[in-house]
Amino acid sequence: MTAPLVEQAGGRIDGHGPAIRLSAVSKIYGQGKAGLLALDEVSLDVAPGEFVCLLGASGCGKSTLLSLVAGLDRATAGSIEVDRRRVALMFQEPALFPWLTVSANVEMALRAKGVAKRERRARAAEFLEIVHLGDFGAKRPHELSGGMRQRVALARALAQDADVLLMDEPFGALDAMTRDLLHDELERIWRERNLAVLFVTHNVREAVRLGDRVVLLSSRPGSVVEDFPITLPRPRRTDSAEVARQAADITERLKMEVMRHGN
Ligand SMILES: Nc1ncnc2c1ncn2[C@@H]1O[C@H](COP(=O)(O)OP(=O)(O)OP(=O)(O)O)[C@@H](O)[C@H]1O
Repeated sequence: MTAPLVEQAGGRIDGHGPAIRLSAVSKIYGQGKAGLLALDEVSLDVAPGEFVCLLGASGCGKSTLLSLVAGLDRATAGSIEVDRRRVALMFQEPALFPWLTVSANVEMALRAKGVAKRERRARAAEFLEIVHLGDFGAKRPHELSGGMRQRVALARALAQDADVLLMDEPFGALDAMTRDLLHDELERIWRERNLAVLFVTHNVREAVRLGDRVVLLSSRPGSVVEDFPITLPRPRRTDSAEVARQAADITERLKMEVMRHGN
């Protein structure tokens, strides 16, 4: 039995506490006997400037958790504290407007933030510089590679003036080399801008490469089973022995969890 929804705040976080706080968050899809318990009393804090990776078996509720934090859906019980004015989202598909130029795609985010028209072009160019796409503002998305399109999505997320970045397998569709490059860029931008990142992935090495912590969710219904601090020095390499060792430990724990549920 889950507790009633106490509060789902959009503005209580004031810069002194965690950037994201989930307290006993549960989510049931549907109602009555047909209801599906997707998340079961998940509690999780992400500090300002902290990079937290979320791992778990397929269907354990990782995307559900991100969508609740983003405010795209409501929790059934528990409370979520995050300043949603400062949250940006990135998905596996960059979801760019194909008929707009790269620059105009980024300018859309600035427009939504109320930036005056005359300033938008220059500001978009600055964000494209940050993701190393300064020369591509006039291109259309279809003229770019998959990795470049994800960089545009990252520039757009940054243009939202976010200090909380929610990422749902953002590099899952990219080849290993492009992914490595984007890991480096994301890490640089995360540090420079002191972002709090909640990053969903299926890739254990990617989680160890990037995370300050790797949080393992149980199979459905998702609940936190283990929180692994990753203290390896940065920058890390996905193919390093240290990352491989730590990833192997986490994979063992993940396998136990999957087998326990017979998935
Ligand atoms: N809108 C919805 N309505 C009903 N059930 C849903 C809905 N969204 C997700 N679910 C169910 O909730 C559970 C958790 O789904 P979710 O997509 O959050 O898992 P996930 O861990 O992100 O999965 P994957 O790793 O495969 O992407 C799954 O059983 C899914 O079928």
